[in-house]
Amino acid sequence: MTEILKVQNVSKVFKGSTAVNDVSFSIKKGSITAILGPNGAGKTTTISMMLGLLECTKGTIRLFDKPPKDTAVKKKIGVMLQEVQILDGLNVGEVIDLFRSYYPAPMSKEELLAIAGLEKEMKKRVEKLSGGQKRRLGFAIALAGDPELLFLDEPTVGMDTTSRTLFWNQIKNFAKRGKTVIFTTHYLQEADTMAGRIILFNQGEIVADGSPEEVKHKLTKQTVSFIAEENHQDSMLRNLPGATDLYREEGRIYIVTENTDEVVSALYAQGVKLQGLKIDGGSLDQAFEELTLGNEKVV
Ligand SMILES: Nc1ncnc2c1ncn2[C@@H]1O[C@H](COP(=O)(O)OP(=O)(O)OP(=O)(O)O)[C@@H](O)[C@H]1O
Repeated sequence: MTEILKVQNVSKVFKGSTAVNDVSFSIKKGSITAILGPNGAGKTTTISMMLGLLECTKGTIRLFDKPPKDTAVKKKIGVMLQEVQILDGLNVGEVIDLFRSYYPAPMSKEELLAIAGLEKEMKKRVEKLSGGQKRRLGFAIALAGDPELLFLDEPTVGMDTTSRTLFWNQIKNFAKRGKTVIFTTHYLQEADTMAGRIILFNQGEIVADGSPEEVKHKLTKQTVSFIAEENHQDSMLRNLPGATDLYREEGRIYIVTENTDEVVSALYAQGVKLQGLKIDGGSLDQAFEELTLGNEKVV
């Protein structure tokens, strides 16, 4: 698949303090990527550099093989940033028309209103929209030029559950047309279900990069547990293939592992009676927690 965005050894230093430190990654056409990380991790700074809103202190960024500020690039990207100041005094339909007029092959007004779920608000003045409706108008503006690549910085903040579901369904439809999406979010569930790839930032560096499953695997402990019997030998269990640690809690034995299948097979092979067998994979929340507590570099 074609790589439409390349970030190579990029750093950003603000007055002696490093916000982004030697970050490299590429984005493939048609992919949905979530950029995650705690507050201050460097996500917005990285996106701002990708958009040409901030200069890199070091490194290079290429979108469609061109620098971010190239006019050809601007025609191919759509952006929904965290803070949207949308032209008060105009109504929703007028704002959409205005943004459509900037592009050579815009989406139709009707389509944009439908995608953003703003058909009923078409004649409403922008300053009278609710916070969630303003976000949805921001989404329509980002899509106005029918972009190849869409950047969304915490897009669903302020949206209610229904709007959020509608929003992500639209993103799925958009991606099905071969379009590329990069988004940041603090709602980890969104990243888990929507993104094919997660790039996890911490303290200005990429600390994990892979599918949601891979990131969870790398950062969280998985366990195989069963009801403890006195005659189970801890040392035998601890040395089973695949086991990395063992502990007992509330009458259960927990075997920590990176490969739950391997441990279960080994338990059967040893003839261990597996009463109340439970397998727990890590969650993205857990991964995030471990990351922010430990700050361990895993890539
Ligand atoms: N214009 C600026 N001048 C100085 N420091 C800045 C500037 N913009 C960002 N920073 C600093 O760079 C670091 C990374 O900030 P950034 O906004 O990229 O984080 P983030 O991951 O997007 O956080 P959040 O989840 O809170 O949006 C922070 O320490 C921040 O204080």
